[in-house]
Amino acid sequence: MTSDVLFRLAETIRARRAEASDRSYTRQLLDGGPERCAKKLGEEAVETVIAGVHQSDDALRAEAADLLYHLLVLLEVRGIALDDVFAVLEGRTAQSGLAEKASRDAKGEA
Ligand SMILES: N=c1c2ncn([C@@H]3O[C@H](COP(=O)(O)OP(=O)(O)OP(=O)(O)O)[C@@H](O)[C@H]3O)c2ncn1[C@@H]1O[C@H](COP(=O)(O)O)[C@@H](O)[C@H]1O
Repeated sequence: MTSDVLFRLAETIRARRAEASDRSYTRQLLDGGPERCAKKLGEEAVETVIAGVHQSDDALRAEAADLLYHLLVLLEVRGIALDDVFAVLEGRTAQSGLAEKASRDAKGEA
């Protein structure tokens, strides 16, 4: 169910490209380009961090949902398929988090 919801939401977000901007918040975000979408994602990330430390479980769930929505909007505006992100995650499952970190450090990645 979990990734199914994400894929359906990603499809809805893509379909909103054809929607009138006065009827769709998603379309308004997409019209703002990567900068606007990334700014909203950053705001939602901060709100999620605050909820994670200081707020209730329900608040954290709600902020996490906002964060996922805004991540999907940013991926859409950049033309990156959710499938490709899952493929990156899937590729990491063969190694431990520490091994994955070591390979990034060796490549000089963040
Ligand atoms: N899942 C979401 C979703 N999660 C969060 N949000 C919106 O993200 C915003 C969260 O940002 P804030 O808390 O800063 O709220 P805000 O002050 O209203 O936002 P801004 O005016 O600053 O942009 C809110 O406006 C939420 O309504 C979402 N908006 C839409 N969706 C999904 O996207 C679909 C398409 O939405 P529309 O494009 O509006 O039809 C909907 O059916 C939903 O399924």
